[in-house]
Amino acid sequence: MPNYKVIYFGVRGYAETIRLVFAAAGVAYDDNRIEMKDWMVLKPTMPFGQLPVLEVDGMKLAQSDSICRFLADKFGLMGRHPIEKAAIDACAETISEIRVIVMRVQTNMDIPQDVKDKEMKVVLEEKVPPILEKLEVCLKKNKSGDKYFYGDTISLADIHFFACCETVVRLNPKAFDNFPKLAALYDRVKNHSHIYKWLQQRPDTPV
Ligand SMILES: N[C@@H](CCC(=O)N[C@@H](CS)C(=O)NCC(=O)O)C(=O)O
Repeated sequence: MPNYKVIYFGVRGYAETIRLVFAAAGVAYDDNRIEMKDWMVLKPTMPFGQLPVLEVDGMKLAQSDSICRFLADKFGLMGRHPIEKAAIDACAETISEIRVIVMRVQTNMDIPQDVKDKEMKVVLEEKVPPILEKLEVCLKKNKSGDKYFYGDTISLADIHFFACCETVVRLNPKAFDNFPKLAALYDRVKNHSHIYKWLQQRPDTPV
């Protein structure tokens, strides 16, 4: 087994799906959380000057979605056939759209908090639901039942959904009120034995 190291800040942000993929697969890795004060020294040593980065036996890989696909493929969380893999990938990309719109507001340091709160309300009440709607339909269409997005076992799509919706649910506990299948999926992933274990031992990572 290679030596894996995930390098990121002490937040969930773009790295939590990666950490959850390791958790689901039960594969050990070094969860390297760096301090902001050390970042400017490290930045030039990273492939595209950003985090997260995954080190595999010292080789640095960048871009969170690409890292997730690489790991999910290796750990059997990317379906059984190329077509299933493509469908899981497309679903994960759609889920990333939620993360993008939420994080865009969350990380905007140029606006006062009250403006930020208003923008987040718009995101949560107007922009996230149409994406959830599409995902609920996707879940219902699964020929193997509506337990997971594709097939009858957990995949990257399900894990990414949980990771990207953690913030949404914290900020809006009613987020899944109109999406019962997604609500059930969220709990199913949360209670997956390996993921549950990770959530219990995870360092306090509020955002
Ligand atoms: N598309 C990239 C985005 C990564 C990104 O925006 N990283 C931010 C932290 S969330 C970063 O490294 N910021 C520090 C910097 O750019 O100097 C990915 O998905 O990995």
